Amino acid sequence: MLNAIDVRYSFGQTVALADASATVAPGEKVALVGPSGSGKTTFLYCLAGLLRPGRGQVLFNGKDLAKMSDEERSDLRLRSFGFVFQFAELVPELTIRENVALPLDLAGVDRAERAERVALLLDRLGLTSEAGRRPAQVSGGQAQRAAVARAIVHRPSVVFADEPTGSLDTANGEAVIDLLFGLSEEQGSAVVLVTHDPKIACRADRVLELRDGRLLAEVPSP
Ligand SMILES: Nc1ncnc2c1ncn2[C@@H]1O[C@H](COP(=O)(O)OP(=O)(O)OP(=O)(O)O)[C@@H](O)[C@H]1O
Repeated sequence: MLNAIDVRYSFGQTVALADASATVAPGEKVALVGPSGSGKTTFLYCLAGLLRPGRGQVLFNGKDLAKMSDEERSDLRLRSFGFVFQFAELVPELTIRENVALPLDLAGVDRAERAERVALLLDRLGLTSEAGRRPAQVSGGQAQRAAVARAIVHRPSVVFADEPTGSLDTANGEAVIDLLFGLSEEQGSAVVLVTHDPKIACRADRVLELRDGRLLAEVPSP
């Protein structure tokens, strides 16, 4: 489904990613690991079409992201991709419910279906009583659970997650990963996740390790 071929990305003179090739199959959970500065976020952003590789290609269902028009690429990000970042990055002016509904709003899903899907998901995430609050009025763990809900509510083909537990304690981090992996499995969404946590990496189907911008041989899953 997602296919990176010899992807290279530089920030000025710094080669952040060199000749990285990898595939992500539908429904697969792939962890990107490696030391700080090894290129994990750069690779994730190239795979998601948020950065345009200087060399190489990223194909989504056979189509080169770089050859799509801006409109096609934003449509893809809107409908087929979901994103979770280290800090929930919810819209501060919107309530938790409105934040979670945002991808459905933007995709033009009708109001009744939108309300039903959001309510079900918030219930599942234990956020029903926080639904009317703004992000500043909930805990970090609750905000991050809402961010997971927002990343997955539109049933994307792939969820890209950049250190989604990096700002949380162990218990909240585990809850967020349980939800992210559990919901993705149910929906058949693939997950590409950057993490420093070996316990989380172990739960992925595949682990890709980066060093100095290069992918090492794949680590077999236990
Ligand atoms: N905006 C930027 N401008 C210049 N250099 C950058 C920028 N972003 C990243 N880099 C450099 O690119 C390289 C890869 O960075 P990247 O953020 O992809 O690493 P990472 O493995 O995700 O690191 P971390 O685990 O610390 O988040 C590093 O050398 C970094 O300093």
